[in-house]
Amino acid sequence: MAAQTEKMAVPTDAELLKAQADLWRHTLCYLTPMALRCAVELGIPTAIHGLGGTASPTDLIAALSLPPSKLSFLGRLLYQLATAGVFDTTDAGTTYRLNPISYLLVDGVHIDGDACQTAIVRVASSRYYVEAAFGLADWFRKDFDGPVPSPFEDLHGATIFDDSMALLDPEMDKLVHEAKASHNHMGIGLVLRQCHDLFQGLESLTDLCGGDGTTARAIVRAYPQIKCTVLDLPKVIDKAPTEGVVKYVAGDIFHVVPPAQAVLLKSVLHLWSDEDCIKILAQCKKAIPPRGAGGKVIVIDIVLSSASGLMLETHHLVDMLKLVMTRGRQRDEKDWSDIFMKAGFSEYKISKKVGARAVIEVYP
Ligand SMILES: C[S@@+](CC[C@H](N)C(=O)[O-])C[C@H]1O[C@@H](n2cnc3c(N)ncnc32)[C@H](O)[C@@H]1O
Repeated sequence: MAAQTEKMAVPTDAELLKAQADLWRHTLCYLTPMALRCAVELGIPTAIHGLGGTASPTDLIAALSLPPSKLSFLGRLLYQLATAGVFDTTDAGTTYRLNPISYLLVDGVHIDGDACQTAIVRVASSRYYVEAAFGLADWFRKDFDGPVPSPFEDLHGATIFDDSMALLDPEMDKLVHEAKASHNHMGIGLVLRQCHDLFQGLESLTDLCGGDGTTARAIVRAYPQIKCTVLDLPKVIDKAPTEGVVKYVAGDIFHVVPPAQAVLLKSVLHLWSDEDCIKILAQCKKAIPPRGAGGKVIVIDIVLSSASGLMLETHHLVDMLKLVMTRGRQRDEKDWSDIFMKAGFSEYKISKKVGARAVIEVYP
């Protein structure tokens, strides 16, 4: 039976006024990342840190050698960022203080190593990313023969992390890898502190798409008995440190998964389509022993719908980023369950939520 269509009643004046203000906010909120990018490019968080953690716009004009004529403009930029939660402010904009968000934007900030996240801000607000999102409507209208490229791939003819990215713009490719490394770095220390049982008793582990080995080295520092192998693309492994603690293997996840008791897929599967994830997971299953011998795959990724409020908004913004940039996606629990079962696994458990991400243990 056809659903009954209910005509929406004309909004009340109060609703219209609120809707208009909400629409302004939704339309203009792209200016927040632009203001954030400006703050990073000017080095504002680092300057506030250098000034003892609190600074006035006048202090910053002097510290950053900006023209004094920009004082009131800088005050407005800082106030907007404080309103968005990036800085704390006192006395209605007289001074600005670093908070946990802006602390992560201080050059050289050290939390278990270099924790600075400015590369992520620069990449996500870069012209390449913004232009790809700008053409979304054109992309939706376009029909493609065969696999659908992401809006980024369609517009720029390059795939993120692929060699084509370096051909498009070597500086941008370098920045993407820096952003990935800072993302990688921030994740594992927290996982190690929050999930005590996850790596307990493991003898060997393969970190698939493990980049330059930051995660693997942190795991071995915490659990020296684990023999860790990192697999990534040759161009990434070629630049990995040769410290002798971790074994590095260059290869393609679709063809090789170095055998180990457990395989880690941290922030990897969201880059790939369901079909590709099933292929990758099936390769992982071949590389691990049965569950009785401790075999498992550890997936660290977002589980959609597992959050509310601002975290839910974050989850869906990250999903939009995946839509614009990659052929991958974020998944809800049912999506995860489907790909695990199709790849031949028998059971999984969501062991812990660590910030925006969840730790999922998947058993053969
Ligand atoms: C989003 S990063 C994830 C890195 C890391 N696991 C982390 O937690 O941040 C994706 C990684 O996958 C690697 N990669 C992409 N395609 C690959 C492939 N076909 N085979 C192996 N590694 C690949 C990239 O070089 C990059 O290091």
